[in-house]
Amino acid sequence: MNAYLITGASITGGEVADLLIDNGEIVAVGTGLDVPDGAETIDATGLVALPGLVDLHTHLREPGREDAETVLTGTRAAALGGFTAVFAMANTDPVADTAGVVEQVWRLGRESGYADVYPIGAVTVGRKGTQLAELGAMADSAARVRVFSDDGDCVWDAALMRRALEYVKAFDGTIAQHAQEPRLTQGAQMNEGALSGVLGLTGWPSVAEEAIIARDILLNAHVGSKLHVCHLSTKGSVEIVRAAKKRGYEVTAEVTPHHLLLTEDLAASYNPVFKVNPPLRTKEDVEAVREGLADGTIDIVATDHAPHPVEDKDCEWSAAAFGMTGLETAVSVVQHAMIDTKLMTWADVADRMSYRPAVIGQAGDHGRPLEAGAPANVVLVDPAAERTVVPAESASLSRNTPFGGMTLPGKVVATFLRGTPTVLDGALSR
Ligand SMILES: NC(=O)N[C@@H](CC(=O)O)C(=O)O
Ligand SMILES: [Zn+2]
Ligand SMILES: [Zn+2]
Repeated sequence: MNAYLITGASITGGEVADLLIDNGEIVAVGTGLDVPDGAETIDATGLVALPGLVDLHTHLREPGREDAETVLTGTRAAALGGFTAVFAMANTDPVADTAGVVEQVWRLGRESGYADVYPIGAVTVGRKGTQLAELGAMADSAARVRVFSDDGDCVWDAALMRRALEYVKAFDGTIAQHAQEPRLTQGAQMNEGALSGVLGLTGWPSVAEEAIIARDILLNAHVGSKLHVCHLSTKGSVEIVRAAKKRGYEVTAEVTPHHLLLTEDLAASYNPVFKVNPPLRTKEDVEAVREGLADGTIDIVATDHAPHPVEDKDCEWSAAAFGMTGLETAVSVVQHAMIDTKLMTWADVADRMSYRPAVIGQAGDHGRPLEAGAPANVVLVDPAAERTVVPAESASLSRNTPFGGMTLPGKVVATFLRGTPTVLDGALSR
């Protein structure tokens, strides 16, 4: 394995130093380092070095929809986005609701070599919301599942949600909830408000998200387990989580890059690339989720990378699938929405996109500060670069990025997974 000397990088946005990587580990951080013969030097002047990013919410689509994404293509997109670990959602076909399926996804991840893949197990059999899946068997499997979610659908039955929260306590698991009260969102197509009325699209009201979040926080307080809220999107949700944390309730929450930047008016284009669950909300909501992420109410950024093939998006709005890709643009969108606006620093980005998601997901050796002795999961970002997003250039098999044509700041220059470069000079290294 090659040694790499990364020179002159700003470590997590702070001091400028060199980083020596050898044998899969960070050997030293500092200046005037003792460099082994044959080490390759990477000039990182002007670049920010961050711990490898961890995405707690990715859809890899394998098994079942390999036309949209595979573990290999999805982890390539992840590496290009600066991620060294991704959590793969369970809404595959077959659903990841057994030890067999989660082990298959886990093994495919090991074979990909581009990022570590942590399978998420379904909460209920077939994600149908009626009967608990074999959570214990998935936890005990080689995939060692610790996060469970019916994402794509809400575990709406309060009794079942309670039992799931109770069950995972035995192995310190977490239930990640897609907060959407189905009775309030039947046929919903976009955010409910004045605009949905004008456009004639059925509305998805904020209360459908907020009611489930409030209910689940209370349920979780009652049983003393671990609850994580997926893709929180409204001002009211931020206020509920903020108030809950203040009162000592255990809950963690995520926001997606798209909800940090985009608003519902994009639906006026009727371009299904902007159709997503939960829907794009208002400017007020965007401001609130930014504030919530900055003050720590929202713990992490997670992409909810949701690839869909052309035929599921190239149709009229109401027939199109919900979801947008996000792995390759996440850092740029976060820089644009949070750093260039001075709401957060790069150290905060390391916290929200690496340290904290690794803790919530129990992702072993990921999310460790860039220090001697840590595994060499490192990403180099050029904050001064600009890039125009070209959907056709995506490493993902799907093209449904909502950022196509946008010019965004920041570029991932290199990604190292346990000392091996997965990305160099902004391109896949192999
Ligand atoms: N976010 C989406 O709009 N879609 C996701 C499911 C989900 O995250 O709820 C998908 O699997 O396509
Ligand atoms: Zn979801
Ligand atoms: Zn999702």
